[in-house]
Order: sequence, then C-alpha cells, then structure tokens
Amino acid sequence: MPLAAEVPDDAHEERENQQLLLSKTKGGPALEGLLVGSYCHDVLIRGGRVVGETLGGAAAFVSNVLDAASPREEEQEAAPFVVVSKVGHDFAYASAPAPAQRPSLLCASPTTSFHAQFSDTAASAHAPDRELRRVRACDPIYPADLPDRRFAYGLAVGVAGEVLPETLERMIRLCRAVLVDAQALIRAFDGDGSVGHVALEDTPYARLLPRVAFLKASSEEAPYVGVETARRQCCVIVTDGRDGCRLYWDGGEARVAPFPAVQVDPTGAGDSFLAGFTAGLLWGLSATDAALLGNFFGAAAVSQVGVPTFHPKMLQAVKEILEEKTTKRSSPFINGTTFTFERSNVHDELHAALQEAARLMSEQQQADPANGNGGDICST
Ligand SMILES: Nc1ncnc2c1ncn2[C@@H]1O[C@H](COP(=O)(O)OP(=O)(O)OP(=O)(O)O)[C@@H](O)[C@H]1O
Ligand SMILES: O[C@H]1[C@H](O)[C@@H](O)[C@H](O)[C@@H](O)[C@H]1O
Repeated sequence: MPLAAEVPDDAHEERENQQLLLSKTKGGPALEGLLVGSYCHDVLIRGGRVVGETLGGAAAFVSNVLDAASPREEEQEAAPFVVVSKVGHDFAYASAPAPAQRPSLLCASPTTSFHAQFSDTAASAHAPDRELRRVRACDPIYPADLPDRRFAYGLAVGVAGEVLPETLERMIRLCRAVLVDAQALIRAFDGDGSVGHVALEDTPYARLLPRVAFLKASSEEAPYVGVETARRQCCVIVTDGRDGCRLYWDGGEARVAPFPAVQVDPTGAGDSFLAGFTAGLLWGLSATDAALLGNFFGAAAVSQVGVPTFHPKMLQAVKEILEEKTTKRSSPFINGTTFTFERSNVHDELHAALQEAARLMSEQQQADPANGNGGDICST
C-alpha cells in the first residue's frame, strides 16, 4: 500500500518537498501541521426549537484537541500547527479560543452556517442522530490561500465543500502525510442545503487517494467511500459512535474499543476523533494505538455541547500516560518513512490508563456542570 512517504514517480516537486522537509525536521522536534477547513456557525434545533448555538466546523474541534493533546516542547506556547479557514464579517466566535489563536481569512461572503435538526425520538444506536442543512456557505479555500512552506502533516477537514480538489492536491505537495476527513470530500448539498453524499469514486478527489495517508469516515459515510477499494490506497478508519472504530489497511484490519461517555451532543465527535488520532501518531503511536486516543477524544466531545472544554487535571493525566507509554516524542511515523498500523504491546495498558482518565473526566464534569455541559441535546 502506498504510504505517506511514497510519491508517484513523476512527482518531482513533491519528492523535493519531502527531502526539504526531512532535512528541516531531522533532529528538530517541531512537527508543524497544516489544518485546512473553515469554522462555522452551528444552530442546534430540536422539536422545532433552537436548543443551542455554537461555534462549529471541524477546524474548531480539531484545533481544540490538537492544542490539548499534541506533543510540544516546554517553551512552545501553542501547539505547532497552522489553520487555514474562511469566515465572513458576521463570524460570531472570533474571540473563542481556537479562532482567536489562529484567526481565519475574512471574506465578503457570510460565515458557513449549519442547522442541525435533532430527532425528537431517541435515536437507535446506528441511525443518523441529526439532519444537517447548510444554510450559508463561505468561500472555498483555494491553493493560493495555503502558506508556501512545508509541513510535517496536513489535515483536510472541510465541512461544506470548501476544500477544493486542487487545494487538497496542494496540501499533498506541501505536507509529508495528509489525513482527510471523508466529509470534506463526499458531501453534496441539495436546493435547500440538506446534506447528502456522493460516491467518492465519482469525485475528482478519488485520484488523490493513493497520496493520502489516512482517510476517516463515519459509519454513515463509509458506504460512499467504498472501504474495500479505498483501503488498497490508504489506511481507512471508520468511526462507529459508541462502538469505537475500525481501521482497514491493505493486508489487515483492527477494531479499537471505545470509552464510556454520557452523550449530550454528538456534534464534533468525528472531528475530535481525527485530532486525537493525529496527536497519537505525533506521540509516536502505531495507527491502531493512536485510534485509542481518537476514541478517547471522540467520547470527550459527545459529553459536552459544542467545542468541549477539557479539565487541566484530565489533560495532565493524559499527557503523563502518553509520556509513559510512548518511547519517542517526535513521531517516526509522521516524520519517518513508514507508518505502523498494528496494535503494539502497550495497546491494552494504554486503553486501561485512558479509561481511568475518562473516568476522571466524567467525575469532574458531574461535579462541575458549568464545565461546558449545557444540557442534553440529543435524547428525549
Ligand atoms: N456515545 C458515544 N460514546 C463513546 N464514544 C463515542 C460516542 N459517540 C462517539 N464516540 C467516539 O467518537 C468517535 C466518532 O464518533 P462518530 O462515529 O459518531 O463520528 P461522526 O458521526 O463523524 O460524528 P460527528 O459527525 O457528530 O462529528 C467514535 O469512533 C467514538 O470513538
Ligand atoms: O460543527 C459541525 C462539525 O464540524 C461536524 O463534524 C460537521 O459534520 C458539521 O457540518 C459541522 O457543522
């Protein structure tokens, strides 16, 4: 299977970029990331009533987790990644932590906005928990909007079709390994903005798949991705809500167990999963082990409304676990030549230790309801 380090023979520029990147990151700890996707406004509706208005967009959830969990040097104030996002002048969350830290490009068009209609009846385990409608769309992100330098990794995390095929291609050229959320590639919007899906193979993104390292899809999106075809080109991760996730690569697959959570709002679970997974790779974990960190942050996301707030003690506990269970801080899997997919012999210990941290998190949340838990959005 093509790995992140493999490039098509004719991609001279790409090979050159990777050489440059290697020489830049060798011995240097900073594995800088490039996150591409726009912040948005989320309006949560239930029974015809607005029950929440929050900052949304995968960029917001992903930044939040990367800031919390990716390895960084003592002297680094912020986690080393850049966000390329677009919003309009109506953007309501410019002072929220993620957008304030890494501001968006301002456009004349309005900020992307979604209405999420939650079902009035308790959702079954695998039914879609909400219907999404894109009510406003900001401008797409063009290749020229990306910084003209190399990155250790890239995350393509569009929510409204803003990551154009040519933008993803540019990311692939700039970044050593690119991780993609399928929702950035396969969403289609009908006349009233209702979100549907198209088959990945029918999109211009399909030809880029062999140059992508990881493709994450929810179980609802997986049929449109075509897991059996896609896994021959990159590692595919299918998340499955409270059941955790599965990884599929060419020649193997693994199920990764979830963490318990009391779900109050499923929004951003997939985004937080992808960011936790990326942080795990940056800590030097194999893909299957890194997915534990994905599941951990996915569970954390559903237990709060909107972009979650993490308790410092919980984050400290997670950091100590990662320091103890990982051997290298600068990941050979993102920084080096190949990824490792299989679970390692620390997998079960890591799961047990994170389970403890998850317990700490839910205790803290119960003790401090002001800690981001604005009420149950998704169940009766
Ligand atoms: N109820 C839950 N309990 C525990 N973990 C959960 C729950 N829901 C989600 N997760 C975690 O989050 C991950 C992503 O969730 P899910 O598969 O629902 O993503 P998604 O449908 O893309 O979410 P969204 O579109 O809301 O961001 C799961 O793989 C799991 O690890
Ligand atoms: O904020 C949310 C979140 O980023 C979801 O992952 C995405 O599916 C929605 O479109 C968005 O509004």
